[in-house]
Amino acid sequence: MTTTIPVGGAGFRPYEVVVGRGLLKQAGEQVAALKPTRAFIVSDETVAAIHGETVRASLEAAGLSTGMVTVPAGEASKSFAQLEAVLDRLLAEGLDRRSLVVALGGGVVGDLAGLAAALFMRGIDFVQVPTTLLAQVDSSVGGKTAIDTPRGKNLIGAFHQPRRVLADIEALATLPIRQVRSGWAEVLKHGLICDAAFFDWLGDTSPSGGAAGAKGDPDALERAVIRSVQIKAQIVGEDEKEAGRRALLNLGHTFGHALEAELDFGEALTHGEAVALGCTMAFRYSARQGLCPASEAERAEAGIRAAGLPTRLPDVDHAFAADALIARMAGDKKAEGGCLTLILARAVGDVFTDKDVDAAAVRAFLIEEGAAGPV
Ligand SMILES: NC(=O)c1ccc[n+]([C@@H]2O[C@H](COP(=O)([O-])OP(=O)(O)OC[C@H]3O[C@@H](n4cnc5c(N)ncnc54)[C@H](O)[C@@H]3O)[C@@H](O)[C@H]2O)c1
Ligand SMILES: O=C(O)C(=O)C[C@@H](O)[C@H](O)[C@H](O)COP(=O)(O)O
Ligand SMILES: [Zn+2]
Repeated sequence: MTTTIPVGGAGFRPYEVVVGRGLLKQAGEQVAALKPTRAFIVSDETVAAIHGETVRASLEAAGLSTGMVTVPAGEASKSFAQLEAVLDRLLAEGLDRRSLVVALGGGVVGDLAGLAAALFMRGIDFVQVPTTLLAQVDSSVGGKTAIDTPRGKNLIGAFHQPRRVLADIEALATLPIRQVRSGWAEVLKHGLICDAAFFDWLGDTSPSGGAAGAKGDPDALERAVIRSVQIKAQIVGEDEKEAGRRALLNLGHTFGHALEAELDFGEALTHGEAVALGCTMAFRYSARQGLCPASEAERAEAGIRAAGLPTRLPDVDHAFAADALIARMAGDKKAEGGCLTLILARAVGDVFTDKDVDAAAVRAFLIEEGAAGPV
């Protein structure tokens, strides 16, 4: 059985996110329905070795001309160098404007392949086939594509919506548990943004609760993917280009992206772990500023920590400096006219955008949290 969630709004062509089991094997018929001249797979080396042949065989069985280019697994592949390598391969393969890119992998592959598709001959179609939980619940939906630079996260990119998203729950069976938890962080984030009951269900360890999802239980994962995609689809449909409400999806990311950049986008912290920590920081900062009850910040932290995710700076083996983090946060894409923008909380399930954040207060907060710097 599959669940289909429509994504649509002003200014972009609507598409469907299909969630179910065995979808990798059906990729061929799903992609063939879009009638491309070719369907070229972009993947990473790890995913290609596990799932590449299944998807390639499915595309060929549907009569599609295909091929595959791979990049090394990991965040470092969201780079100018790998973008150039992928684009060069698409050119060398003779793809045309009606060719289609199949992004097979996690958020790294989705963001990189999506940007390559946005740039190739000024934009060709792509289909997201997300194989991490994070990519199924978040990065494959909504059309944000990007690479990183040493100056910051996702600073070079484009909005380019996929034509379809195929989220195969069975693909998650091979995912290392750290990556399951990492994706779970973005699931928890969706609850924190606008669905307190969902957030509580995610932490519920009873047989009808969702907590088993953080340990890889496929039924709980499927429900979590469906609800997450519904939440994200609704917000993206209202505000594709992040002129307003979409910024809420960035809860935890101003802190989180700063931490990732300070760690050179290395293995010390995955994106999801950074988001988990960033969400608890956003809630604690909100409580510190009197915007949200301390009990709500504790509720958010308890739910995140119960899933085995980091919630405090000392959980990360790195000496962060408050000023360095502030400088990173000031370079965030949401910052306007030199003012920090943060997504802050009134309660679990109720967050808002503050475009005029007091940098001195954030600096003092970071030092309270354990970052280095004179008070
Ligand atoms: N565009 C967006 O809206 C958006 C949203 C959230 C995150 N992101 C981006 O997504 C990236 C993180 O994505 P991610 O967490 O998926 O990381 P990732 O793509 O690096 O995947 C994590 C690891 O899991 C491996 N892997 C993937 N699928 C597997 C499978 N089925 N079995 C075994 N191993 C598998 C990968 O090879 C990799 O080593 C970050 O760059 C983040 O900025 C983008
Ligand atoms: O889709 C969005 O909008 C998000 O903010 C989702 C985030 O989880 C994701 O990490 C996104 O890539 C961050 O966007 P950015 O604009 O802060 O780079
Ligand atoms: Zn994210």
